[in-house]
Parts: sequence; C-alpha cells; structure tokens
Amino acid sequence: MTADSGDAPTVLSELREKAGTRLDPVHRDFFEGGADAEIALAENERAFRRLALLPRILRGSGPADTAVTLLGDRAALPVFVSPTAFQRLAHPDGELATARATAAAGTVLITSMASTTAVAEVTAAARAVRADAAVWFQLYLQPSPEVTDALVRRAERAGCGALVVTADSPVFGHRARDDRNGFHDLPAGFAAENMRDLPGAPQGGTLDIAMSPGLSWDDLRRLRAATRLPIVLKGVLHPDDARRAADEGVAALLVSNHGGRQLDAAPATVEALPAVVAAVGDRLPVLLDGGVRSGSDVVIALALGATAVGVGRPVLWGLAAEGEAGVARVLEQLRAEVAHVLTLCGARDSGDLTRDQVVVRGLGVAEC
Ligand SMILES: Cc1cc2nc3c(=O)[nH]c(=O)nc-3n(C[C@H](O)[C@H](O)[C@H](O)COP(=O)(O)O)c2cc1C
Ligand SMILES: CC(C)CC(=O)C(=O)O
Repeated sequence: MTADSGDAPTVLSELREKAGTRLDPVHRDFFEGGADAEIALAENERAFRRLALLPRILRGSGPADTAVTLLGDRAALPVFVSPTAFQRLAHPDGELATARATAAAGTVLITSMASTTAVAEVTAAARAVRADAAVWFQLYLQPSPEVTDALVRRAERAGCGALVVTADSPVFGHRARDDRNGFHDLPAGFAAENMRDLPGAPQGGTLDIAMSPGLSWDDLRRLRAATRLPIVLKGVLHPDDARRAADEGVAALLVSNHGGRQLDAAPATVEALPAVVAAVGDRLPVLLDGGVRSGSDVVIALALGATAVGVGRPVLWGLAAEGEAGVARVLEQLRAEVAHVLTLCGARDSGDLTRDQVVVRGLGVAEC
C-alpha cells in the first residue's frame, strides 16, 4: 500500500477486518458478496473515489447541523440503515442490536422482510431505546396478494412508518460465492421470522420468500390501495422509472443496485443518482445506497441531490465485530465525519450544498 493510495485504515475498515475474523467464512461471503463478477459491487465504492468535493470558503456557516427530515421523521444524521437479511448470522443479538443502536443514533432503520427476528420484536427493541424511533419495513411484493397483505398488516401492527418496496429483484441475483459455498438455506435454528404463519405456510413454519418477474406497476398500485403507509420504492436507477414512480404516488425513491447483488452490469448508484434527481428531485425525496463508506461519500451524494443515504454492509461489519456497540460506532463515525466534511465545505447543513460542488477527478473543474 502506498501513502497516496487512499487506503489508510478507517474505523469502518477496521470493523470490517474484525468482522472478517469473527464470521463463519460462508456467512462472511454471503454478507460481503455481490452478483456474478462483482463489478457493480466494486464500482459502487470506486465511483465515489472518482468524485471530488469543491469546498466553498469564508461563508461563516458556523457549526454543521447534520439533521434531516425523512418522510416526516427527524433523523439526526443523513444516513439511514438499509435493509439486510439474516442479521443473526452476524451476531447472536442480530436485528435487535441493530435496532437499538440505530434508535440510539436517532436515525431511520429499514428492517428487512428477510430478518431473522420478527418485525414486532425489532420495533419494540427500537422503541425501548427511543419512543419515537423510526422503523420502516422492507417488502418484497409476493406473487400471492394474500401473503403480501399479511406481511403489510404485520408491519402496520408493529408500528412501522413506511413500506420500502424492493423492485430490483424480479429474480434472485446470481451469487457465485454462495454457489461455491453451497449456501442456499439458513442453518438450523435460524428462520426468516416474518415469513412464519403466513397463508400457505406449513403449520408453525415459514414460507419461502418468492421473487417474481411477473410483478408490475399494477401490483404497486394495489399495494398503495391496501395501506395508508407511505411507500418508498427501492432499486430505482432509470429516470423514466423515477417519473413513473412519482406519478404513481410513491413517497420517496431509493436509488440502489442492491449493493451489487442483483444486476452486475448496473451502474454505480452515485453515477445513476444525478439523472434521477434531475427527473424527480423537485417532486419527492431521492435516497441512495451502495458503496457509502465515509462522510465524504455521504456529502457527495447530498450535494448531488440525495436527501439521505443508506448503509448496508458497514452496519453488518459493526454488528459482526462488536454487536450493538459496533453498529453504534459505525453510525457515530459517519455522523461525525459528515459534520466535519460539511464544515470543511463551508456548509451549515445539506441545504447549503450545490451540485457544482461535485467534480469528476482527472477532468479539471469546469467554469460555473
Ligand atoms: C447481506 C446483504 C443482505 C441484503 N438483504 C437485503 C434485503 O433483505 N432486502 C433488500 O431490499 N436489500 C437487501 N440488501 C441490499 C441493501 O439493502 C443495500 O441496498 C445495499 O447493501 C447497499 O449497499 P452497501 O452494502 O454497499 O452499503 C442486502 C445487502 C446485503 C449486503
Ligand atoms: C435472502 C434475500 C431475500 C435477501 C437479499 O435481498 C440479499 O441477500 O441481497
């Protein structure tokens, strides 16, 4: 490693390394891996490194304020926790540890439909820490409307504040590492708890999560009619889909390529973001996840028009390395870095950032 390689150890990279030593190698591959040749996975991170921030000076901006509002919920930092499956494989406390740490940090938790803890327990753990903790439920629309409805009722009863519909998974991505390791089922003693006792499930058992290429905007419209919860659409990359989603009454968009785990030829999310913001940024909040590893990455995405960004793997690294305390460290580190970078950019808050402050490295700076 050379001094100018940009690979100096950080809190997050150290947690990642520690997680790597603690995890069963098969589970580490499941958490770390991406689809096919893992190009989208690598590019999510690399694309941030191809971008630079042009700071503004002498603006008297004072101390930075990192808080943002997300669908009416106040978040103390512009970073939320993206949904990741099977967290009890990372740490025995699993989703409960993530829920507590996220609530304590004062930001939004998106809990996965594929969690190894039932959603009602996740929201209860978050609310025990902070009465108004925001927990949103990630949903894969199921081919059976009865099953989808039962999941929605479960999320509503648990007090979730939004449904995050993942739309980038008409089929399951091809994960070479999992194939090599033969990892296709949860080990004994673990289950996708939200899938228990659903219509069609075996008595006391769980239903498999189905991915369906037959899903369409009609299914999203049906969901909207069946719930009063706001809907966040996850996995938007094409600006025309962003426009369609806004027309359909979706409350927010999440620009995501599923952390490089679905379409390997998908662009890095930060490269897809500007066109989506240009299409609908004046109509609804645009969120992003994929490859966010530092406060600079967060601020770059905010300057490009994102309202907030999500982290998936960094939370899993913290969880696997140190449980609840590790997740807390990840979120606090990102909060502190965002505050620092905002101040260095002459911005009091994300509203002070402008699109022209993001430039592509190696191309020089265009006249504004
Ligand atoms: C191990 C793992 C499990 C995931 N499980 C889900 C899931 O259940 N539902 C979902 O919508 N996205 C899931 N994702 C995608 C994340 O929500 C998110 O889009 C992605 O992790 C963001 O990229 P990052 O890991 O680089 O931060 C998963 C990602 C990982 C790494
Ligand atoms: C087990 C899957 C349903 C979770 C997922 O979305 C993923 O692994 O990327």
